[in-house]
Amino acid sequence: MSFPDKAFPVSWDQFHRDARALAWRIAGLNKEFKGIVCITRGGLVPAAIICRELDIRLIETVCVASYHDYVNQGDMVVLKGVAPELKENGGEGILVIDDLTDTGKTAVQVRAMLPKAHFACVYAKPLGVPTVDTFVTEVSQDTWIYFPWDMGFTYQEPIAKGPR
Ligand SMILES: O=P(O)(O)OC[C@H]1O[C@H](OP(=O)(O)OP(=O)(O)O)[C@H](O)[C@@H]1O
Ligand code: HPA
Ligand SMILES: [Mg+2]
Repeated sequence: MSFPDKAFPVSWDQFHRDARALAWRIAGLNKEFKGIVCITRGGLVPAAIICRELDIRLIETVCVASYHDYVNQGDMVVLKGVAPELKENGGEGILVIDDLTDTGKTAVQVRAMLPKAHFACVYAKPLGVPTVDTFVTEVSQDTWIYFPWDMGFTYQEPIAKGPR
């Protein structure tokens, strides 16, 4: 896969607002969630915001590492699964949080562990949309999302100068 043409940079402020918007959507489901499972590492940040908004205090991680050469996703390895008590009844009543779903591979892998959990992420690309239950903003497949924790300030070429 070639590097996506378009860039979608997200500031901390925007990420906080979008994660809050996700919390509002989840609250609107009127479902009682007994705990959150966040998909590390990207899911840790929205999970911190969402657990505060929804007053959820049982937080678990599922640690998945995909070996990337930046955009190309290699094999996925589960470094840490989910505690057995959260897997009861297929993860019913569990909210799974990630920052985004792109190809959907990560969500599919975690869904196999928690088939009845509710999957939510802040951003989604079209291939990933069917793999999650709730998200806030869809961006095109040829867009790369730049998260604030990966960023520093650099000079930006004018759009008119063409793709990076
Ligand atoms: O839908 P997919 O194509 O599977 O991609 C989405 C996943 O990719 C990113 O995680 P990454 O594997 O880069 O690791 P990180 O969360 O540790 O940064 C992102 O945080 C999602 O978890
Ligand atoms: O668009 C993206 N941005 C950051 N990390 C990612 N991992 C998969 N897709 C993306
Ligand atoms: Mg991730």
